[in-house]
Amino acid sequence: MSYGQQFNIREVPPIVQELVASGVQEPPGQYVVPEKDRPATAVSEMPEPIPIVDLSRLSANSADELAKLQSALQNWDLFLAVGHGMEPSFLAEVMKAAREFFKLPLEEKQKYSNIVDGKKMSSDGYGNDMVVVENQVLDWNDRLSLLVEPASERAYALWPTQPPSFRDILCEYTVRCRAVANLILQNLAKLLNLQEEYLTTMLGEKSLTQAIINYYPWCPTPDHVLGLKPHTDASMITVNFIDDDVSGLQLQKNDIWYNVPIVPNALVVNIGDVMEVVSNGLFKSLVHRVVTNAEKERLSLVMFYALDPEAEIEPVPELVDDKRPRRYRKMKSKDYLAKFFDTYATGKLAIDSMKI
Ligand SMILES: O=C(O)CCC(=O)C(=O)O
Ligand SMILES: [Fe+2]
Repeated sequence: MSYGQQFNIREVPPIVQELVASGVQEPPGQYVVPEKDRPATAVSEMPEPIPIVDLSRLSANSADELAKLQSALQNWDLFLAVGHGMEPSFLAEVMKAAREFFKLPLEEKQKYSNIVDGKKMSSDGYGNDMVVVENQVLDWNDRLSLLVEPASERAYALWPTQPPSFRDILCEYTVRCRAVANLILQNLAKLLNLQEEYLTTMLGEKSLTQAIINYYPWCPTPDHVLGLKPHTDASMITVNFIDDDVSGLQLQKNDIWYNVPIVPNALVVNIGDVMEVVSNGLFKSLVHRVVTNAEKERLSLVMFYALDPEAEIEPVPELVDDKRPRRYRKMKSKDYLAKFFDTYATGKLAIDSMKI
Protein backbone atom coordinates (compact mmCIF):
# COMPACT_ATOMS: atom_id res chain seq x y z
CA MET A 1 0.00 0.00 0.00
CA SER A 2 1.44 3.36 -0.78
CA TYR A 3 -1.29 5.80 -1.70
CA GLY A 4 -0.90 7.75 -4.91
CA GLN A 5 2.85 7.47 -5.25
CA GLN A 6 5.39 5.95 -7.62
CA PHE A 7 8.55 4.18 -6.52
CA ASN A 8 11.75 3.26 -8.32
CA ILE A 9 12.17 -0.48 -8.45
CA ARG A 10 15.17 -2.69 -9.17
CA GLU A 11 13.29 -5.30 -11.16
CA VAL A 12 9.84 -6.42 -12.12
CA PRO A 13 9.16 -9.66 -10.27
CA PRO A 14 7.28 -12.51 -11.92
CA ILE A 15 3.55 -12.91 -11.39
CA VAL A 16 3.34 -15.72 -8.85
CA GLN A 17 0.11 -17.07 -10.28
CA GLU A 18 1.93 -17.62 -13.59
CA LEU A 19 4.79 -19.44 -11.88
CA VAL A 20 2.30 -21.80 -10.33
CA ALA A 21 0.41 -22.25 -13.59
CA SER A 22 3.69 -23.17 -15.31
CA GLY A 23 3.96 -26.08 -12.89
CA VAL A 24 6.95 -25.11 -10.73
CA GLN A 25 7.74 -27.85 -8.24
CA GLU A 26 9.88 -25.60 -6.10
CA PRO A 27 9.72 -21.85 -5.63
CA PRO A 28 12.58 -19.98 -7.35
CA GLY A 29 15.37 -18.93 -4.97
CA GLN A 30 14.15 -15.34 -4.73
CA TYR A 31 11.09 -16.52 -2.82
CA VAL A 32 12.86 -18.79 -0.37
CA VAL A 33 12.92 -17.32 3.12
CA PRO A 34 16.19 -17.70 5.11
CA GLU A 35 15.98 -20.67 7.44
CA LYS A 36 15.67 -18.63 10.64
CA ASP A 37 12.65 -16.70 9.31
CA ARG A 38 10.76 -19.64 7.86
CA PRO A 39 7.19 -20.16 8.94
CA ALA A 40 7.34 -23.03 11.40
CA THR A 41 4.69 -25.59 10.56
CA ALA A 42 3.57 -25.64 14.16
CA VAL A 43 2.44 -22.30 15.50
CA SER A 44 1.37 -21.77 19.07
CA GLU A 45 -2.15 -22.24 20.35
CA MET A 46 -3.65 -18.98 21.56
CA PRO A 47 -3.80 -18.84 25.35
CA GLU A 48 -7.28 -17.37 24.99
CA PRO A 49 -9.36 -16.77 21.88
CA ILE A 50 -9.38 -13.40 20.11
CA PRO A 51 -12.52 -11.55 21.21
CA ILE A 52 -15.31 -11.25 18.65
CA VAL A 53 -16.74 -7.76 18.95
CA ASP A 54 -20.34 -7.08 17.93
CA LEU A 55 -20.33 -3.68 16.25
CA SER A 56 -24.11 -3.35 16.50
CA ARG A 57 -23.71 -3.49 20.28
CA LEU A 58 -20.96 -0.88 20.13
CA SER A 59 -23.25 1.41 18.19
CA ALA A 60 -25.88 0.90 20.91
CA ASN A 61 -23.25 2.09 23.42
CA SER A 62 -22.81 -1.23 25.21
CA ALA A 63 -20.16 -0.82 27.91
CA ASP A 64 -19.52 -4.58 27.92
CA GLU A 65 -18.79 -4.58 24.23
CA LEU A 66 -16.47 -1.59 24.57
CA ALA A 67 -14.60 -3.45 27.32
CA LYS A 68 -14.30 -6.44 25.01
CA LEU A 69 -12.84 -4.21 22.30
CA GLN A 70 -10.36 -2.80 24.79
CA SER A 71 -9.26 -6.21 25.98
CA ALA A 72 -8.87 -7.48 22.39
CA LEU A 73 -6.64 -4.58 21.50
CA GLN A 74 -4.63 -4.79 24.69
CA ASN A 75 -3.94 -8.48 24.20
CA TRP A 76 -3.78 -8.85 20.44
CA ASP A 77 -3.68 -5.42 18.68
CA LEU A 78 -6.55 -6.80 16.61
CA PHE A 79 -10.14 -7.97 16.93
CA LEU A 80 -12.78 -9.81 14.93
CA ALA A 81 -15.83 -7.72 14.06
CA VAL A 82 -19.35 -9.08 13.57
CA GLY A 83 -22.62 -7.13 13.52
CA HIS A 84 -21.09 -4.84 10.86
CA GLY A 85 -24.30 -4.82 8.83
CA MET A 86 -22.85 -6.28 5.63
CA GLU A 87 -24.98 -9.27 4.70
CA PRO A 88 -23.20 -12.58 3.98
CA SER A 89 -24.70 -12.49 0.47
CA PHE A 90 -23.12 -9.07 -0.17
CA LEU A 91 -19.75 -10.18 1.19
CA ALA A 92 -19.93 -13.31 -0.97
CA GLU A 93 -20.52 -11.11 -4.01
CA VAL A 94 -17.51 -8.95 -3.12
CA MET A 95 -15.26 -12.00 -2.77
CA LYS A 96 -16.61 -13.49 -5.98
CA ALA A 97 -15.81 -10.34 -7.96
CA ALA A 98 -12.29 -10.28 -6.48
CA ARG A 99 -11.74 -13.95 -7.29
CA GLU A 100 -13.02 -13.56 -10.83
CA PHE A 101 -10.55 -10.80 -11.53
CA PHE A 102 -7.65 -13.09 -10.69
CA LYS A 103 -9.12 -15.82 -12.89
CA LEU A 104 -8.88 -13.58 -15.97
CA PRO A 105 -6.15 -14.32 -18.54
CA LEU A 106 -2.83 -12.64 -17.76
CA GLU A 107 -3.14 -10.23 -20.75
CA GLU A 108 -6.43 -8.95 -19.39
CA LYS A 109 -5.03 -8.39 -15.89
CA GLN A 110 -1.89 -6.77 -17.30
CA LYS A 111 -4.05 -3.96 -18.70
CA TYR A 112 -4.08 -2.74 -15.11
CA SER A 113 -0.39 -3.31 -14.44
CA ASN A 114 1.24 -1.13 -11.78
CA ILE A 115 4.55 -0.99 -13.67
CA VAL A 116 5.37 2.39 -15.21
CA ASP A 117 8.01 2.51 -18.00
CA GLY A 118 9.45 -0.79 -16.77
CA LYS A 119 11.28 1.02 -13.95
CA LYS A 120 8.72 2.34 -11.54
CA MET A 121 5.90 0.85 -9.58
CA SER A 122 2.76 2.79 -8.93
CA SER A 123 0.79 2.33 -5.74
CA ASP A 124 -2.30 1.59 -7.84
CA GLY A 125 -2.72 -1.36 -10.15
CA TYR A 126 -2.06 -5.05 -10.60
CA GLY A 127 1.31 -6.57 -9.70
CA ASN A 128 3.10 -7.79 -6.65
CA ASP A 129 6.05 -7.25 -4.35
CA MET A 130 7.96 -4.01 -4.84
CA VAL A 131 11.63 -4.91 -5.33
CA VAL A 132 13.70 -2.10 -3.84
CA VAL A 133 16.72 -3.80 -2.24
CA GLU A 134 19.30 -6.32 -3.38
CA ASN A 135 18.56 -9.95 -2.52
CA GLN A 136 15.05 -9.09 -1.42
CA VAL A 137 13.00 -12.12 -0.45
CA LEU A 138 9.86 -11.96 -2.58
CA ASP A 139 6.32 -12.50 -1.37
CA TRP A 140 4.28 -15.42 -2.67
CA ASN A 141 1.50 -13.01 -3.52
CA ASP A 142 -0.03 -11.08 -6.39
CA ARG A 143 -2.31 -8.14 -5.75
CA LEU A 144 -4.56 -5.49 -7.12
CA SER A 145 -4.25 -2.21 -5.28
CA LEU A 146 -6.67 0.69 -5.80
CA LEU A 147 -7.06 4.02 -4.07
CA VAL A 148 -10.77 4.19 -3.28
CA GLU A 149 -10.99 7.36 -1.15
CA PRO A 150 -11.09 10.29 -1.72
CA ALA A 151 -13.39 9.25 -4.57
CA SER A 152 -12.15 12.25 -6.59
CA GLU A 153 -8.63 10.75 -6.64
CA ARG A 154 -9.56 7.36 -8.07
CA ALA A 155 -7.51 6.27 -11.09
CA TYR A 156 -10.40 4.57 -12.87
CA ALA A 157 -8.17 3.56 -15.78
CA LEU A 158 -6.71 0.96 -13.40
CA TRP A 159 -10.07 -0.30 -12.17
CA PRO A 160 -10.93 -3.59 -13.87
CA THR A 161 -13.92 -3.66 -16.18
CA GLN A 162 -14.06 -7.45 -15.78
CA PRO A 163 -15.97 -8.94 -14.10
CA PRO A 164 -18.56 -6.32 -15.13
CA SER A 165 -19.82 -5.95 -11.55
CA PHE A 166 -16.34 -5.22 -10.18
CA ARG A 167 -16.46 -1.42 -10.06
CA ASP A 168 -19.93 -1.09 -8.59
CA ILE A 169 -19.24 -3.71 -5.96
CA LEU A 170 -15.96 -2.11 -4.90
CA CYS A 171 -17.68 1.30 -4.70
CA GLU A 172 -20.43 -0.12 -2.52
CA TYR A 173 -17.97 -1.98 -0.34
CA THR A 174 -15.97 1.23 0.09
CA VAL A 175 -19.03 3.12 1.35
CA ARG A 176 -20.16 0.37 3.69
CA CYS A 177 -16.68 -0.27 5.02
CA ARG A 178 -16.19 3.45 5.68
CA ALA A 179 -19.25 3.36 7.96
CA VAL A 180 -17.69 0.41 9.79
CA ALA A 181 -14.34 2.19 10.08
CA ASN A 182 -15.98 5.34 11.44
CA LEU A 183 -17.85 3.41 14.12
CA ILE A 184 -14.63 1.69 15.14
CA LEU A 185 -12.72 5.00 15.22
CA GLN A 186 -15.40 6.58 17.41
CA ASN A 187 -15.04 3.75 19.88
CA LEU A 188 -11.25 3.86 19.81
CA ALA A 189 -11.51 7.58 20.59
CA LYS A 190 -13.69 6.72 23.59
CA LEU A 191 -11.10 4.24 24.82
CA LEU A 192 -8.45 6.96 24.56
CA ASN A 193 -10.67 9.43 26.45
CA LEU A 194 -10.78 11.66 23.40
CA GLN A 195 -13.89 13.28 22.02
CA GLU A 196 -15.93 10.78 20.06
CA GLU A 197 -15.30 12.42 16.68
CA TYR A 198 -11.60 13.13 17.30
CA LEU A 199 -10.24 10.32 15.13
CA THR A 200 -12.94 10.44 12.45
CA THR A 201 -12.17 14.15 12.07
CA MET A 202 -8.47 13.40 11.74
CA LEU A 203 -9.32 10.92 9.03
CA GLY A 204 -11.14 13.62 7.08
CA GLU A 205 -12.00 14.28 3.46
CA LYS A 206 -8.44 14.29 2.16
CA SER A 207 -7.38 11.13 3.92
CA LEU A 208 -6.62 8.12 1.80
CA THR A 209 -8.19 4.70 1.75
CA GLN A 210 -6.33 2.07 -0.23
CA ALA A 211 -8.08 -1.18 -1.13
CA ILE A 212 -5.81 -4.13 -1.79
CA ILE A 213 -6.98 -7.49 -3.01
CA ASN A 214 -4.30 -9.99 -2.09
CA TYR A 215 -4.17 -13.21 -4.06
CA TYR A 216 -1.98 -15.99 -2.67
CA PRO A 217 -1.67 -18.91 -5.10
CA TRP A 218 -1.21 -22.32 -3.53
CA CYS A 219 2.46 -23.13 -2.99
CA PRO A 220 4.25 -26.46 -3.44
CA THR A 221 6.46 -25.77 -0.39
CA PRO A 222 4.59 -23.51 2.05
CA ASP A 223 7.26 -23.97 4.74
CA HIS A 224 9.85 -22.19 2.62
CA VAL A 225 8.01 -19.06 1.55
CA LEU A 226 5.83 -16.31 2.97
CA GLY A 227 2.71 -14.86 1.40
CA LEU A 228 3.63 -11.57 3.05
CA LYS A 229 6.73 -10.86 5.11
CA PRO A 230 6.32 -9.82 8.75
CA HIS A 231 5.08 -6.23 8.86
CA THR A 232 2.89 -3.67 10.51
CA ASP A 233 0.45 -1.67 8.38
CA ALA A 234 1.08 1.98 7.48
CA SER A 235 -2.54 2.78 8.34
CA MET A 236 -4.56 4.21 11.18
CA ILE A 237 -6.66 1.06 11.17
CA THR A 238 -6.94 -1.79 8.69
CA VAL A 239 -10.17 -3.65 7.93
CA ASN A 240 -9.55 -7.05 6.39
CA PHE A 241 -12.16 -9.26 4.76
CA ILE A 242 -10.70 -12.72 4.37
CA ASP A 243 -11.66 -15.66 2.23
CA ASP A 244 -13.59 -17.77 4.74
CA ASP A 245 -12.09 -21.01 3.62
CA VAL A 246 -8.33 -20.70 3.96
CA SER A 247 -6.39 -19.47 6.96
CA GLY A 248 -2.95 -17.96 6.61
CA LEU A 249 -2.89 -14.71 8.54
CA GLN A 250 -0.61 -14.93 11.58
CA LEU A 251 0.02 -12.39 14.28
CA GLN A 252 3.05 -11.99 16.49
CA LYS A 253 2.81 -11.28 20.18
CA ASN A 254 5.77 -11.47 22.56
CA ASP A 255 7.87 -13.06 19.81
CA ILE A 256 5.41 -15.91 19.30
CA TRP A 257 3.43 -16.47 16.10
CA TYR A 258 -0.26 -17.39 16.30
CA ASN A 259 -2.82 -18.22 13.64
CA VAL A 260 -5.65 -15.73 13.37
CA PRO A 261 -8.76 -17.95 13.31
CA ILE A 262 -11.23 -17.88 10.45
CA VAL A 263 -14.68 -16.70 11.46
CA PRO A 264 -16.94 -16.64 8.40
CA ASN A 265 -18.29 -13.17 7.58
CA ALA A 266 -16.38 -11.52 10.40
CA LEU A 267 -14.01 -8.69 9.50
CA VAL A 268 -10.52 -8.68 10.97
CA VAL A 269 -9.61 -5.23 12.22
CA ASN A 270 -6.13 -4.25 13.31
CA ILE A 271 -4.27 -1.25 14.59
CA GLY A 272 -1.73 0.31 12.22
CA ASP A 273 1.39 2.43 12.69
CA VAL A 274 -0.42 5.75 12.46
CA MET A 275 -2.72 4.87 15.34
CA GLU A 276 0.20 3.67 17.45
CA VAL A 277 1.90 7.03 16.99
CA VAL A 278 -1.24 9.14 17.34
CA SER A 279 -2.19 7.33 20.56
CA ASN A 280 1.36 7.80 21.85
CA GLY A 281 1.69 4.03 22.16
CA LEU A 282 -1.56 3.32 23.98
CA PHE A 283 -2.55 1.21 21.00
CA LYS A 284 0.06 -0.93 19.30
CA SER A 285 0.43 -1.64 15.61
CA LEU A 286 -0.14 -5.32 14.85
CA VAL A 287 2.89 -7.33 13.71
CA HIS A 288 1.62 -9.89 11.23
CA ARG A 289 2.53 -12.02 8.22
CA VAL A 290 0.80 -14.41 5.84
CA VAL A 291 1.70 -18.03 5.22
CA THR A 292 0.67 -19.96 2.13
CA ASN A 293 -1.22 -23.18 1.67
CA ALA A 294 -0.06 -26.35 -0.10
CA GLU A 295 -3.40 -26.99 -1.78
CA LYS A 296 -5.51 -23.90 -1.86
CA GLU A 297 -5.29 -20.36 -3.12
CA ARG A 298 -6.32 -17.63 -0.69
CA LEU A 299 -7.79 -14.14 -1.08
CA SER A 300 -8.17 -11.16 1.20
CA LEU A 301 -9.60 -7.71 0.57
CA VAL A 302 -7.88 -5.22 2.82
CA MET A 303 -8.89 -1.59 3.40
CA PHE A 304 -6.14 0.64 4.76
CA TYR A 305 -7.36 3.86 6.35
CA ALA A 306 -4.54 6.40 6.27
CA LEU A 307 -4.06 10.13 6.71
CA ASP A 308 -3.88 12.87 4.12
CA PRO A 309 -0.36 12.52 2.60
CA GLU A 310 0.44 16.12 3.62
CA ALA A 311 -0.62 15.58 7.26
CA GLU A 312 1.92 15.10 10.03
CA ILE A 313 1.84 11.85 11.95
CA GLU A 314 2.51 12.55 15.63
CA PRO A 315 1.10 11.83 19.07
CA VAL A 316 -1.96 13.97 19.80
CA PRO A 317 -1.26 16.57 22.53
CA GLU A 318 -4.08 15.18 24.72
CA LEU A 319 -2.14 11.93 25.13
CA VAL A 320 1.23 13.42 25.99
CA ASP A 321 2.01 14.57 29.53
CA ASP A 322 4.70 14.34 32.19
CA LYS A 323 3.67 10.84 33.15
CA ARG A 324 3.53 9.72 29.57
CA PRO A 325 6.09 11.70 27.60
CA ARG A 326 6.05 11.76 23.84
CA ARG A 327 7.27 8.39 22.54
CA TYR A 328 7.29 8.96 18.78
CA ARG A 329 8.83 11.43 16.37
CA LYS A 330 6.81 13.52 14.00
CA MET A 331 6.84 12.66 10.32
CA LYS A 332 4.87 13.72 7.25
CA SER A 333 2.50 10.98 6.17
CA LYS A 334 3.82 10.73 2.61
CA ASP A 335 7.45 10.54 3.83
CA TYR A 336 6.51 7.78 6.20
CA LEU A 337 4.91 5.79 3.40
CA ALA A 338 7.98 6.13 1.22
CA LYS A 339 10.14 4.89 4.07
CA PHE A 340 7.71 2.10 4.84
CA PHE A 341 8.46 0.19 1.65
CA ASP A 342 12.20 0.23 2.04
CA THR A 343 11.89 -1.13 5.55
CA TYR A 344 9.34 -3.73 4.50
CA ALA A 345 11.63 -4.97 1.74
CA THR A 346 14.43 -5.62 4.20
CA GLY A 347 12.16 -7.45 6.64
CA LYS A 348 12.28 -4.72 9.28
CA LEU A 349 9.41 -2.83 10.92
CA ALA A 350 8.91 0.78 9.83
CA ILE A 351 7.29 1.77 13.14
CA ASP A 352 10.59 1.22 14.94
CA SER A 353 12.04 4.23 13.11
CA MET A 354 9.37 6.49 14.66
CA LYS A 355 10.16 5.52 18.25
CA ILE A 356 12.09 7.99 20.37
O1 LIG B 1 -4.01 -11.51 3.61
C1 LIG B 1 -4.19 -11.13 4.76
O2 LIG B 1 -5.01 -11.67 5.51
C2 LIG B 1 -3.42 -9.97 5.33
C3 LIG B 1 -2.92 -9.01 4.31
C4 LIG B 1 -2.05 -7.92 4.90
O3 LIG B 1 -1.57 -8.02 5.99
C5 LIG B 1 -1.75 -6.72 4.11
O4 LIG B 1 -2.15 -6.65 2.92
O5 LIG B 1 -1.11 -5.80 4.67
FE1 LIG C 1 -0.87 -6.12 6.69
